[in-house]
Amino acid sequence: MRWSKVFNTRKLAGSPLEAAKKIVVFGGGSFGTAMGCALARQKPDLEVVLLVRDPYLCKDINLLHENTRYLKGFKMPPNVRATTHAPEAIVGAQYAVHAVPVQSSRAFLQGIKEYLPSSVPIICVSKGLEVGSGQMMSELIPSALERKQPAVFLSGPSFAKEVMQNRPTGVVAACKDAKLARTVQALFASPTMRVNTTTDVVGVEICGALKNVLAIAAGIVEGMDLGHNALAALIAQGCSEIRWLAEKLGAKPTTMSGLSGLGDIMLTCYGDLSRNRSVGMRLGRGERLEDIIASSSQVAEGVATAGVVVGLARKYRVSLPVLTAVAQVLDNNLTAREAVFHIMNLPQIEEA
Ligand SMILES: NC(=O)C1=CN([C@@H]2O[C@H](COP(=O)(O)OP(=O)(O)OC[C@H]3O[C@@H](n4cnc5c(N)ncnc54)[C@H](O)[C@@H]3O)[C@@H](O)[C@H]2O)C=CC1
Ligand SMILES: O=C(CO)COP(=O)(O)O
Repeated sequence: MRWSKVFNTRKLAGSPLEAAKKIVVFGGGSFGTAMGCALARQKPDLEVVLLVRDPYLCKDINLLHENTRYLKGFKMPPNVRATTHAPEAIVGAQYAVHAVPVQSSRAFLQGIKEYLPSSVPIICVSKGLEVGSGQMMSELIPSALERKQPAVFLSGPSFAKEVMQNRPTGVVAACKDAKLARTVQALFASPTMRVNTTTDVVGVEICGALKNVLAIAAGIVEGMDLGHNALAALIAQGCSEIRWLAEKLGAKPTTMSGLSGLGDIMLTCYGDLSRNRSVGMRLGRGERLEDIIASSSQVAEGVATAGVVVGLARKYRVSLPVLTAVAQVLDNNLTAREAVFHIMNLPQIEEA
């Protein structure tokens, strides 16, 4: 029995986890912490170092073994520690997990590039598009570091809290270099974490970025209490829009129906733990975006990505009514109610 119709016959020469001694995690937020702990649980003598900004949080992690700001109440394995000092965090690390929000990633990477050897693979878990450049993380990383750096993009339906609780989770590791993707697969794979591989970096990245925008739309429909029919129709339309744009960018159809596509769309659009969905729900109930952002301590990447999608729709001449309506609601150009009315009254279509 296997999960795929293809056999993965290529084996790695050694075990990357056995060979690894130290892994640095950029960003001690909820997902960086959860993925760092997932690695640390696998190998008690692996050193996992979270590079954080806040000295108080750093102290809590080291003294209490708990991320008191982002994952309160969860004990971290003893082999996870934190530091605010980049050179000390990075020195000797064989891999770097990048979990800094997309809009802060360029400045962050520019700040640490002198300490990060160009041979250390970055395993990027951040999902979104950079405002201004419109870049995906696979473009932003070499652009910020001003050099080539091996990088793998790990995405899929994976709420930080459930990873922290060691609940079964499936993700996909995307890299043009199939061997490096398999290395990351072997690093994270465990009895509670399945990791597929793919070389479709663009597909995985665009699905991961756009599902956040769609989750805001799903939240708006929930917040307005429009019903199950409306929610299902909206998500199906959103899936088509993501497919239309992803196809233009050269993504593979298998990616869209896989973990980073449909899998993450379902999780984020229906799951109560989604920050993007919860931003949408509050907008749908009539709250102002400024108030929602001011009262949340965690990033909802879809808010910034929505504006970038409008530019992409224009650039690739593809009509994305649901995804671009989210940007208009966020920009206060449309109320949620007007957006729904507008979308429902677009011309009737033949499915494509
Ligand atoms: N939380 C989740 O369930 C998942 C999150 N992701 C993605 O992971 C990325 C990070 O998300 P979370 O950890 O959830 O965010 P978070 O809001 O919980 O934490 C963000 C972390 O980044 C740090 N940070 C922000 N700006 C920084 C800067 N300029 N320099 C250094 N550190 C900075 C913050 O201090 C914080 O520690 C996002 O792109 C998100 O979409 C992906 C899968 C699941
Ligand atoms: O990407 C995620 C789960 O895969 C997390 O989604 P939110 O950022 O909306 O919480």
